Amino acid sequence: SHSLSDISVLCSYVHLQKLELPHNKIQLSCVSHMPYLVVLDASYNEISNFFEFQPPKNLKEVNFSHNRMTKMRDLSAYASLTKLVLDNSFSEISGLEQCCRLTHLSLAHNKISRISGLGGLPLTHICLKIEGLEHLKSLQVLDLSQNRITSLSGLENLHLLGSLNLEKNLQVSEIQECKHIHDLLLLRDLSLVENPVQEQPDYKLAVIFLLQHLTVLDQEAVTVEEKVSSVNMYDPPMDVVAARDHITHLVYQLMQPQVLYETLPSADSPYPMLVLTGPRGCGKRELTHRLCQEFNEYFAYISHTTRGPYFGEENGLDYHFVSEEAFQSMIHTGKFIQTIQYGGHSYGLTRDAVEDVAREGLACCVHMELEGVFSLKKTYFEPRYILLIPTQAEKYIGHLKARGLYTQAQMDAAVSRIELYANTNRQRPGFFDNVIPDWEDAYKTLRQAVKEYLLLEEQEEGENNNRASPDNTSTELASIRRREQLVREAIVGKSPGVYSQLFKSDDSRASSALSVPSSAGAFSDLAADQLAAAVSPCSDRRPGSNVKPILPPIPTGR
Ligand SMILES: Nc1ncnc2c1ncn2[C@@H]1O[C@H](COP(=O)(O)OP(=O)(O)OP(=O)(O)O)[C@@H](O)[C@H]1O
Repeated sequence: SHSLSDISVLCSYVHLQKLELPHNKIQLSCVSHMPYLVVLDASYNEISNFFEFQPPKNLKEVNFSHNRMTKMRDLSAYASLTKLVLDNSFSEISGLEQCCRLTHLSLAHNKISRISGLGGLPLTHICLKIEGLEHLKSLQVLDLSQNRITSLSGLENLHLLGSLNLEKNLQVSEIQECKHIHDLLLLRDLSLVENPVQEQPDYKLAVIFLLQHLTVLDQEAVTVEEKVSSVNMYDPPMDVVAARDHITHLVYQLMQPQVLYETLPSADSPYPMLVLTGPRGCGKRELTHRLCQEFNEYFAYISHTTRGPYFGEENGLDYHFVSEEAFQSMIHTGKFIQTIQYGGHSYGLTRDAVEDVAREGLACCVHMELEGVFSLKKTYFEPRYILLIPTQAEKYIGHLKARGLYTQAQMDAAVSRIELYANTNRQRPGFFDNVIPDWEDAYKTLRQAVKEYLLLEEQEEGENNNRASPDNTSTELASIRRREQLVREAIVGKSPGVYSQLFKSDDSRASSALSVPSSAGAFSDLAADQLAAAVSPCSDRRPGSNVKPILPPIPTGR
């Protein structure tokens, strides 16, 4: 950096192997006298003639960046080159065909419109414009900074690419461009600094989400928190969706004047519910209604929706059909326990609707999508969850078509969610209390499971019930009878405290989700003394009697 212009004195240094003269104003004719030169750095000079010296036999690395070169020439005589930095004003790249050892080529800051003759080179690092790169399959580092790149198309097949520099292109403006490099699984380092795309809302999280293997973005390490936030923003897991739904309704509810519900129990005295879940159109709606009709002394159903009624559906019977505005206003006034958006409509279960059913001395029976189940599991309700899952895709699709209610997209969406349900069942033992595959005979199986829940089998079969086996001693039989009687009283006796025992979760439930219906014994597992306490006149289990606040008390001084 001494603004040298005459270096002819070096002509006598014939054994020089390394010449570094950046930031001067030199010409390079003296290099012709250096046959052993290996490294030449002549960057930031004002050289306009390109490789106009006798080729040193072993010249490997040449840096000509930031000179005044505009035109390439044939470099066959420089076949030993391995690294060549040509960040200049070239518009066309050619003449490198014979540089068969060239692995690093930098062509940033150029105005290149055409590249030819690179196909046969062993390049692993390159910096240039995108066109013509498709065949450079061994590229690992690509520096395309300060060009005029508008699209990343053309990079799709560079599967070994680990680093991509697109700084200061001023043209890349769409996050969607990242889809062209989405499949480059080795890409770890991407720089889009000073591109308009950085102005897009949530740019960083969006890019991190699209390119989840990135470790460095715009020269900054991608943190674990950013990775988690990006997934939570663009593809939140069910747990996160449910937690958000739950928080929303809890906060809105807490903002309202608090209502002491007459019958709904509290956090330590959960209210019984039966929830049928499964992908859309698996028949859970019809099954729910059939159950509520047959077991009308036990169950009632009610949910809200913003979708219009199907043919034959009645307001207040099939759903409470409400407008989107009314639904939103109900959310904001803390009415809901849980809600979901599904197929462009909103669905939700309100506290008042459950309270209405509870006041009748009945248990709620609802059907819902998996998101609803996750959300409900965050509340203090403790339903029995029954999963209805189609096992044969063709049959299921045929069934959806036969309904005539759904568009192709809706059917595809429903089919694609079968796996979601199956996975949840596989990966979370005990998440569902029963699993009923397919809908043929589903009602029979469901009815059987519900009867077992309600102990109706015993009522019908009298002495022959399977729990009171001939082997039981008279004391055991008396105990079983007493417990069963207590449960029956609890169900029909409008005694909400007892609801806490009915359907109460216990460890035995965990195993049943793994197999097709097997909930026999759910009631028999209840401890007699628990039940006795629940219905005993002197045990004060009425709602509100020992209600604990949902949130812990705020310590003094805060
Ligand atoms: N409160 C709720 N929370 C979560 N999901 C719900 C709720 N109410 C209804 N759903 C579910 O929303 C989906 C769409 O309901 P809709 O009544 O439009 O369904 P459908 O097309 O008749 O299908 P299905 O026969 O499975 O109910 C169904 O899977 C239904 O179970």
